[in-house]
Amino acid sequence: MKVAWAGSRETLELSDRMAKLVANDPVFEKFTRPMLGRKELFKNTLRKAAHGWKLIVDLRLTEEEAKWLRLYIDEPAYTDLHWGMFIPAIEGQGTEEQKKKWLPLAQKMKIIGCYAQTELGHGSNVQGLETTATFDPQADEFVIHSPTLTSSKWWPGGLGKASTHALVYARLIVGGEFHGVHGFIVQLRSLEDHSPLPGITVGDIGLKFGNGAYNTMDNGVLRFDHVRIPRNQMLMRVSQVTKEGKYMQSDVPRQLIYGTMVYVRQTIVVDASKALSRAVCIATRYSAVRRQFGSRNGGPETQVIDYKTQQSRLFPLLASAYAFRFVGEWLKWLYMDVKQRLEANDFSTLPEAHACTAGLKSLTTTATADGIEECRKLCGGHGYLVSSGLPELFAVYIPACTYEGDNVVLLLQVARFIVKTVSELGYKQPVGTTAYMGRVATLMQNNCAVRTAEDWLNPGAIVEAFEARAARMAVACGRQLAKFENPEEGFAELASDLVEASVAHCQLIVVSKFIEKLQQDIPGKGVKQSLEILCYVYALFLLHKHQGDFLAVGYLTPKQALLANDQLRTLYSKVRPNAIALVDSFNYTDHYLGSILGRYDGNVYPKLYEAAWEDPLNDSDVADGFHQYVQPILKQKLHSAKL
Ligand SMILES: CCCCC/C=C/C(=O)SCCNC(=O)CCNC(=O)[C@H](O)C(C)(C)COP(=O)(O)OP(=O)(O)OC[C@H]1O[C@@H](n2cnc3c(N)ncnc32)[C@H](O)[C@@H]1OP(=O)(O)O
Ligand SMILES: Cc1cc2nc3c(=O)[nH]c(=O)nc-3n(C[C@H](O)[C@H](O)[C@H](O)COP(=O)(O)OP(=O)(O)OC[C@H]3O[C@@H](n4cnc5c(N)ncnc54)[C@H](O)[C@@H]3O)c2cc1C
Repeated sequence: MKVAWAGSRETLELSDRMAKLVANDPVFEKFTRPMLGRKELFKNTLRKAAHGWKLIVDLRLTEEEAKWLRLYIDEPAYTDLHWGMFIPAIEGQGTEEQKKKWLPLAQKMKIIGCYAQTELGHGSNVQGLETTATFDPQADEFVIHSPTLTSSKWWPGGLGKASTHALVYARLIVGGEFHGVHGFIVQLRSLEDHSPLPGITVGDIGLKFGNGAYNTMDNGVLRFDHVRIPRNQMLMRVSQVTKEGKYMQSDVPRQLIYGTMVYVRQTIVVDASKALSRAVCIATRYSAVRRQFGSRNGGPETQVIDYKTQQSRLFPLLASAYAFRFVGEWLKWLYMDVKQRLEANDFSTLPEAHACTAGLKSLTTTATADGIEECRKLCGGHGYLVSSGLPELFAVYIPACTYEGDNVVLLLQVARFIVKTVSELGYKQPVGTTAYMGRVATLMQNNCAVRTAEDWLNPGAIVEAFEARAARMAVACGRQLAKFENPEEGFAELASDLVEASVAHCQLIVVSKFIEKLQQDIPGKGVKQSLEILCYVYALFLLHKHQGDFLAVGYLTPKQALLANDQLRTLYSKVRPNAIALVDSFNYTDHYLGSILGRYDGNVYPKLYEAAWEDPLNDSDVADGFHQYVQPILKQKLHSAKL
């Protein structure tokens, strides 16, 4: 199962080597992180990033090894944005000449870059950005300017203190005409002493949610006062500005300017499976250690993992972690395919890639953020201790629902894609993830054939149920929209229904990709069978949770919905014997998990007890401040009769 989870034996071995390298290096210790003040915390992150880079250089790690190393260091840092957005943006939007100039500098870390798109006043509405880049043909330069307070760049990670350069998104003005938002490479700080260059005001935006957590990152604010950059620092793969001041659009669609977001959203889906599996690993191991009630004849109490309520909350999350892992794998393939096509000037699959990355980013991050919090509750009181690892994991993870596109805004993008597909059904055969809509007549007509709980153990029955629900919800939205004279007004009015239809479509993708995965050759005794059980758990859990949809569109009867739930209970019993093995298969070191509750050896209570004494409050028996603030109260003489 470890191989199935990792994707291949090679990846398992490579990631395992990197995990151990980090776990055995004292520089990467993270237990004390939540107790550090902001400055200390940030400096410590810089130290870890520098040590990580030294290892990459000294050990001549490959790009793949370096990625795993950074993952296991497990501390948000400026390097995430440098490698994760700045470099990919230049790769995707730069000309060959620009790539030749900037990529080697960035890859050798001679410069540090961030991705400065969002502003104080606008994040989701990229077309609404206010920063301007005005071309000055005399000087052959762009003048980058922040005309209003709300145009201040706000949020970019790595900007606040670390970056020397930024990829700045600004409205292009050539000859007094606006040409939409484009990307520009702008140097922010001196390469000698790191001080801000003339015309640049830059700093950190302040503390964020949670102790430690994402506060290791220097999310920044940035203003430009008529800062000049050479013309060749506008990324010019999509459109160009000539020396003479002519704006030219190439054959490449202008949406490619958003390409970096498509790339990062795809990586976020894979990361969702990592974050959720970490939380699930902690909650599952601890649920096997923790005992409450049910002692008979003085014997041990019941392991809480044996309670059906615990199983019905925990096992769907375990199944979701696997489901997201496999849909992430597929999405990576889809992205690579689109990338190759784009390089060959085939843009036909870009809308589908945009819809899939947007929708799956939204679906998986929402479920993961909710899932981590559920895992905290599954661990009872001890889950609230920072040493459980769950509070910090939650605090670091939840902005994923917002960054790289607010999750609702992204689902509305999926809705536009679905509505367009439905409206074209008469004359255009849908392909890819919307191919099922080509069978809309059948899906609208056929109802569920399930008669017994066992009938639900059938991939065909499950896929058809999810297809029928998604198709019927999409068609219902299409019919409602048709009643509006102005389509945009209709879209705004029906936005909530459209979001629900998008969720149905995205859930269908995850379920289908899990089922497709099971059609592949999966080696290892019992591995495929265990994955089949998890796949049914994932699908039937969703069906149970959203049974209102399935009933409302008239595909299921209440009896069939009840049978699905009966089957789900049986499946939980089948997951139980392998639950620990299924989380051990994630192959996480104790260092990466960072959780006393999730320790591999299960030695939870002695270690919790030990850790309590390491809290700074326990440095002395009598707390600092006692004599000043508590003792006077204890010693006071009160005269009031009442008191
Ligand atoms: C390493 C991880 C750390 C993460 C750190 C975080 C980093 C960040 O957060 S960076 C900032 C991320 N910001 C966002 O994600 C902003 C979200 N907003 C958008 O992506 C877009 O503006 C939009 C999707 C909301 C669209 O805005 P809208 O104004 O409605 O549409 P446009 O006129 O701009 O475009 C219409 C047209 O383009 C298609 N389209 C939109 N986005 C993409 C895309 N990424 N790729 C391909 N195509 C795209 C859209 O579907 C429309 O198509 P048609 O309907 O065919 O016209
Ligand atoms: C930790 C973190 C790191 C970040 N890193 C970066 C970075 O490196 N670089 C960068 O450029 N940016 C970064 N961002 C910014 C991030 O990309 C934006 O915050 C994000 O895109 C959301 O935009 P917003 O803040 O404008 O939200 P808003 O759009 O203001 O959202 C507020 C509310 O309005 C709703 N809403 C907005 N538009 C619509 C609509 N059309 N229909 C219905 N509802 C709507 C949303 O659903 C939400 O509920 C980061 C943000 C965070 C939190």
